[in-house]
Amino acid sequence: MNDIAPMIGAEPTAGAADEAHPAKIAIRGLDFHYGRHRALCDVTLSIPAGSVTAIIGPSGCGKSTLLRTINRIYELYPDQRATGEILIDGKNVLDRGYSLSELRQRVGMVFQKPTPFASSIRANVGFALGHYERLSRSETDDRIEDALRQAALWDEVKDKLGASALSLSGGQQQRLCIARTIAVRPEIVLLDEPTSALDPISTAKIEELIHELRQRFTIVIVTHNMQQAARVSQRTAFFHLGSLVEYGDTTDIFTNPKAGRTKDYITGRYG
Ligand SMILES: Nc1ncnc2c1ncn2[C@@H]1O[C@H](COP(=O)(O)OP(=O)(O)OP(=O)(O)O)[C@@H](O)[C@H]1O
Repeated sequence: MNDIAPMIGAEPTAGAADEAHPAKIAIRGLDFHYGRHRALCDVTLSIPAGSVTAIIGPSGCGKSTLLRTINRIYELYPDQRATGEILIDGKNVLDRGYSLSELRQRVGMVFQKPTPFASSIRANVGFALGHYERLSRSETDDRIEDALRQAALWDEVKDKLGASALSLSGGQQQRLCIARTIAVRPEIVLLDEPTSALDPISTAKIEELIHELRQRFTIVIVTHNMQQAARVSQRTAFFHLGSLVEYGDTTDIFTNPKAGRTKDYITGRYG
């Protein structure tokens, strides 16, 4: 008790962890540069396990950059660099010694536009499984079915697993990409505006799916759609010009924002 007594009444750091929300991903002092352009500035943010965290903010504030940093995609580009720490279960994944292959297995990502491979539905979901595990044909089939069921797509495709993934609708393709991502059983799923290219019915299906998936995965979603953030997430982080401005329970952020910039953004004054 004595340990927490001095904190009572203190203003918590915007992105700090708290006892009610232990961190799955703890980001500390994160800076990101594209060449000389600083796109993330000293970001500290603790993302809890088993919940959905929404990243919101005006265009160019660094939302996608944050996701790209968590799974180190940026390393493919020589002029991009991150400093600071991203701890997943206490280990700094930005450390060069941290295996990229392990990171890719633990952290899956789904992009704005559905990106199925030009191959069959079955091959799309089974593709990455072979990289990480040695499975028999029947185990692979079970895992493919399991992933498609979790992605709420099984009933629509079970009779045509050999058909081209490109023959599916946009919404189905996006659920296929989610199935492909979760087939390797990641712990964290990053969603970068996953519904922005979809119609309202497909969007509703994906939102329902996100709600289901949060029982099993830690989910971080970037969205421009504030109603969506309010519907699907339990925690929301508001970014502006590369900095984390405010972070907290989604209900608080949307009903009682503390920072003027957050209030202006959610009431549509800019963005
Ligand atoms: N490849 C790049 N090279 C140089 N600058 C970049 C690159 N990608 C992004 N940026 C810059 O970094 C900043 C953050 O971009 P980012 O894409 O993360 O923002 P965002 O919040 O996701 O935007 P949006 O909502 O428009 O997708 C912006 O100023 C952007 O112009």
